Amino acid sequence: MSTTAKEMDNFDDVLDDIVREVQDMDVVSRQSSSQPAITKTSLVKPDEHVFKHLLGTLESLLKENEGDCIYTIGTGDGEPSGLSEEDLAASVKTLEELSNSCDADVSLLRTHDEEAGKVAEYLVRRRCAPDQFSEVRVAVVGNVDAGKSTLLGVLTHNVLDNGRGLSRQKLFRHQHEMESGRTSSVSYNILGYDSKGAIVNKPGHDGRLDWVQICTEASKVTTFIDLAGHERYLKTTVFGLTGHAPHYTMLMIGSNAGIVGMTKEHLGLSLALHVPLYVVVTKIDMCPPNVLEATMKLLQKILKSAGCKKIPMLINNMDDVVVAATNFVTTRICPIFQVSNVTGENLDLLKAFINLLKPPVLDADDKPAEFQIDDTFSVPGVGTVVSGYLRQGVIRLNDTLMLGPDALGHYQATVIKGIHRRRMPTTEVRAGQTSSFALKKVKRSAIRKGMMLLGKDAEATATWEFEGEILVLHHPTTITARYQAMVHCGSIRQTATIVKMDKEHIRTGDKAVASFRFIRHPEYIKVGEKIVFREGRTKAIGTITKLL
Ligand SMILES: Nc1nc2c(ncn2[C@@H]2O[C@H](COP(=O)(O)OP(=O)(O)OP(=O)(O)O)[C@@H](O)[C@H]2O)c(=O)[nH]1
Repeated sequence: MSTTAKEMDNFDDVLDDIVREVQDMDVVSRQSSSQPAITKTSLVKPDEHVFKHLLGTLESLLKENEGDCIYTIGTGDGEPSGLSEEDLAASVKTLEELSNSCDADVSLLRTHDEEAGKVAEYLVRRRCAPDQFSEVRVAVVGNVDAGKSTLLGVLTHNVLDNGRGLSRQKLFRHQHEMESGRTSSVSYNILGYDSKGAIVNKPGHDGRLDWVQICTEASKVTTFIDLAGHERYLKTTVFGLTGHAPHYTMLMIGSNAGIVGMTKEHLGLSLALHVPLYVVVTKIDMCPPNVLEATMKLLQKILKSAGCKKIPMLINNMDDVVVAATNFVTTRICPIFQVSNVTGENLDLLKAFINLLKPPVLDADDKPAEFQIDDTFSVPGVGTVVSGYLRQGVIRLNDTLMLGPDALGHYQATVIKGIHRRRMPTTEVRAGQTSSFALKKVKRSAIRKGMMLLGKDAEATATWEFEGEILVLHHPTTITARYQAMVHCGSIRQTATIVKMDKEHIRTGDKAVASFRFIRHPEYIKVGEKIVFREGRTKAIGTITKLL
């Protein structure tokens, strides 16, 4: 992330724009979430006709937002906002009745005073069948010791840390991680929220979490994909960001250490891959005020720089949480939390924010199924199991799908004989969800990461060579034709050679159009997909523009 003096000057140019955008945000959030109300008093004592109309609007709002929306009480077109305490209480009662009729629950997010009285915002969320929870995936990145594993332990186990690694102990999977305190592999942690916005994680006496219990009770499950912080494990981090299709990135920074090591690298990668980002600054309990201030200043400077073009937003209260969460996907805003895992300061704001994060609405259920495999397992008594991400379509139990491409570019038919979502058995997976499938009559050795399961209407292609536009983020010398490096694309991970380039050589910061050829087998790729090209410390990112 280059933050040269010249780029810094640009801040001032965009600053006005940023300030205006932030000021408008509050208004926009209220307008967009207040659509169903006809007037501000419609909910106070609605007759049958008005009630029906309100019900219809709430139904469609829930449908558009996949069962999860924010409803504002006390605003209406052309009237000064605000209701008396009495009218507000009556309106809330109506909202509860309306929500109940939609099989949803309400929970208060915030109230504030306006010109004519009180305005309140409520989260309305559908109750859902045990295996129908919605899914939000958050990639967790940051330098070693930023407190990633600790925060995840604290969030998912509802405990505080002692500053000496107590809460991260709950998460480690490998012996060497226990010993070194460093996360080496991608690990998953889940945090479930019910239809009232309450956390449903209930660790047992041994501290373990029962994922089936969480998924059964939750309406929304947030999966944190904990990516390793150490440079040695950058390959894992890249794979996590490209292969696990995260909806958001949570960048963690230890306030005392500041923006060090891999922080900028991780920030650059998530920006390059267009994953919306929020930042959690930890350890504020042990950080001298002047050091914290310096970290915050530098962080905001980097986020606003020409390379990032973000609008940093410090989250200090529930108002900020609601504004940030409702504007997060569509604007350039980057919420920043300052927390302590030891005292628990501001963790309530972070939990409330995570509760409001939504997966983007994909609307891709009716397309041919496209499932990308990111891992394979042999499960005793079950056979070969694959896990991955359903990019589009719907896959049901007993569906016949095409598995491939193999080394020759061929696909073979296989039948789905079992489905799990977050370890919970189910019968159907929809676009945007991750899951695992037990496959009929396929050997685990015949499957590699990056292979696809395709619906019968999908075009089962296999590509050896493709053209892409690339940007070199970092390279010690120059890249020329015949250069070889690892290409990451979704969960594909394979060495490719640059066959041709429109420039003789490129270095850090250069862009080029290059054609690549996989060296071992053809892959299923599509135009428009993002790639990361990596070899040691060399990194380039790009987009596939043509299949050759
Ligand atoms: N005082 C204080 N200590 C913290 C806080 N958060 C984490 N720690 C401590 O910081 C140390 C490092 O935390 P980890 O969670 O292991 O850091 P990490 O980012 O997961 O590191 P890797 O897994 O190696 O990438 C541990 O000893 C934690 O107890 C905090 O908010 N306050």
